[in-house]
Amino acid sequence: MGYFSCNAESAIATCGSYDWELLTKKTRKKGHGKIPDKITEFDFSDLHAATNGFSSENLLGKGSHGSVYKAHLHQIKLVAAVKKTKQTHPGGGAADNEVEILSRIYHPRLVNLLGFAVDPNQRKLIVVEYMPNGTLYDLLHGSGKPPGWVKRTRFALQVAWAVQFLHSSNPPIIHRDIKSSNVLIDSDFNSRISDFGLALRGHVEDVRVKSTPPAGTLGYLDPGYLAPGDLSTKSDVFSFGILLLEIISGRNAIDMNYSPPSVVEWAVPAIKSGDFGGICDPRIGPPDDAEALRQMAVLAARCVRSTAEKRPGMAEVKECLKRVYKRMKKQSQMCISLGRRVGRVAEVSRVVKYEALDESVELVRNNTRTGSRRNGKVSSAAPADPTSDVIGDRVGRSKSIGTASEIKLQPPDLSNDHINRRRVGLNMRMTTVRLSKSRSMGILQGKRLVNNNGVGRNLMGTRKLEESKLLVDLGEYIMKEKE
Ligand SMILES: Nc1ncnc2c1ncn2[C@@H]1O[C@H](COP(=O)(O)OP(=O)(O)OP(=O)(O)O)[C@@H](O)[C@H]1O
Repeated sequence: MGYFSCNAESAIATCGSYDWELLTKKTRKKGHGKIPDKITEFDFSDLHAATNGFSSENLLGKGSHGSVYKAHLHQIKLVAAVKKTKQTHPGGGAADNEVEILSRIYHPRLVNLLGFAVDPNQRKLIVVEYMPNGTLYDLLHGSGKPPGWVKRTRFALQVAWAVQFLHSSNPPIIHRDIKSSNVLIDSDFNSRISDFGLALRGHVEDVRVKSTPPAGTLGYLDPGYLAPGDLSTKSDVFSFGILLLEIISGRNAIDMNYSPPSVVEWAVPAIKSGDFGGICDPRIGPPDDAEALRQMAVLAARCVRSTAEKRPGMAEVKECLKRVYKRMKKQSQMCISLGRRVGRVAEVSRVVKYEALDESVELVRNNTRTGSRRNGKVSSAAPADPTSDVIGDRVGRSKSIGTASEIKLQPPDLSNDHINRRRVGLNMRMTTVRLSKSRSMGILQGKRLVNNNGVGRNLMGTRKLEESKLLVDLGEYIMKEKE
């Protein structure tokens, strides 16, 4: 594989048979942590050509330190992003800092360094991996479809993993500017941390760290970081906590449309009072797994504690988010599976009626067996008394009680969007909901659906149904069956 252009050797850059694509694949397989041994120094004129003369068509975005351009590096068949800084910093500005730090590390959840160039005015240009799917900020606050809970927790976990990698490097790297606009989304929709312009590498007692004035972004900045000596990895934990609150709520770190405008002052009291649903992005509502939401919200509140020592370390944050992500994923898979089943129920549904004391309920029921055709199990919803026994294989008839209206199950259109998934989820959250006229639903059928107390037998038309015993727990039933 040829190399784009190497015109000099520097302390960092050397020419040679360095293959970024190979390196990326290799390190991806390993997971993380392989340090690239060589960083390419590109010729400025080649970068100029690759960015179409730093044209506006190639402009990817602007930051406080400069502009970023898309570059087609044809010779090495690579699309990259070139960061062009505004000013020359003879003493070592953000660009030098970024090159110095990124040249020593590699991680699949970082926007990794490919090389650099120096322009005729001695300004340094940084060449990094190109991220085609914008920033996490755009995803959370843009006008497009907001990401659902599985994606949000996945993004959060990936950022936590990357920050933990930085903190566990030797010496540790403190990013100092963790925020949603510095989380870029790659071609596989993974989140990656970018922008190491403010990052510091070293132990807190090192001279460089001790003498660097505080910096960061308002809204994400640790309130306890007022002097160089206050800096520790826990400052990044604070910023990560703000990012997590942003991911949960969909609101900005500082947002004048809210009262109070600070996301910490707005969210933490709600979390402390147990109002986890109240801080969720209203566009998607709370997740179906209330416990996962609770864990994530409490974690965010711990990350933004004013006392740095009381904040968790990033390893703990990562582990907690891993559990949350697993739960969210499981819940989502269950919803999809339930949706399919409910879809099948509706296909063959017909109204059955049953009698319960002096009330009536009409239910839509499916045919005798609607479960997985593969395993032949009866797998639709049940009267959710978990102690239900088997008394037969036939589906009983339910009778309407009084003036009860017909409760129909519509097959959810899961292909549509998160809103439909949520509707399914809402049904699933009805753990041990009483079957009543207007709000509950039940799908009644054969095996496993009938208990000793006659609830099921009533469905066979032989006994009166005790309404108080007919509990519907669609989600729990399906969950049990899965186990
Ligand atoms: N590697 C990349 N691939 C694709 N687009 C990128 C890449 N790096 C940056 N961008 C785009 O360029 C924009 C500016 O990035 P930059 O890192 O300079 O600033 P920022 O982080 O948005 O702001 P600030 O520097 O003020 O913190 C980003 O918001 C993003 O849209």
